Amino acid sequence: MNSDYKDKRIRKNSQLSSFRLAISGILTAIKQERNVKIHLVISIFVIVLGIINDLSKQEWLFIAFCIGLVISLELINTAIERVVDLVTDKYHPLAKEAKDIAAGAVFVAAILSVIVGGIIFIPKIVEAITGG
Ligand SMILES: Nc1ncnc2c1ncn2[C@@H]1O[C@H](COP(=O)(O)OP(=O)(O)OP(=O)(O)O)[C@@H](O)[C@H]1O
Repeated sequence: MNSDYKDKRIRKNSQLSSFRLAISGILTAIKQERNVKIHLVISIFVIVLGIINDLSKQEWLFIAFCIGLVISLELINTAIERVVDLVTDKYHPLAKEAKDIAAGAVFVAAILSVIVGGIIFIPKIVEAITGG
């Protein structure tokens, strides 16, 4: 890494707090990554569904944890994709493994979220339909 880049980075960091840089990173991912947008839309939908169904505090904790976990892992997945693309634009088995494993992490969290969402919402939906 050349020193010119380091100088620029130090200057930038003094202008923007790390908090603002993190927000900027999240906004970049939202703008550029379709999957991040999809996760956000699903999260908003689940939050609205939770409000309509008047979830308990405990249920909200599980939902909040799942939403945070999926979005965080999607951001890390995006970062890993960027680093891999920075390192090579050629086909490399390790590049494939890195991207696929990072995508696998998001998939595991998404499956967990579907299970948690199902446990919380399916009985409520069944109850609403059957009127029980
Ligand atoms: N340099 C590479 N070498 C080998 N395989 C690669 C490389 N880059 C990408 N791939 C393979 O292609 C798949 C898609 O990668 P790509 O970066 O094009 O899309 P993506 O950004 O991971 O997709 P999405 O954003 O929709 O999750 C990866 O999961 C990986 O299997």
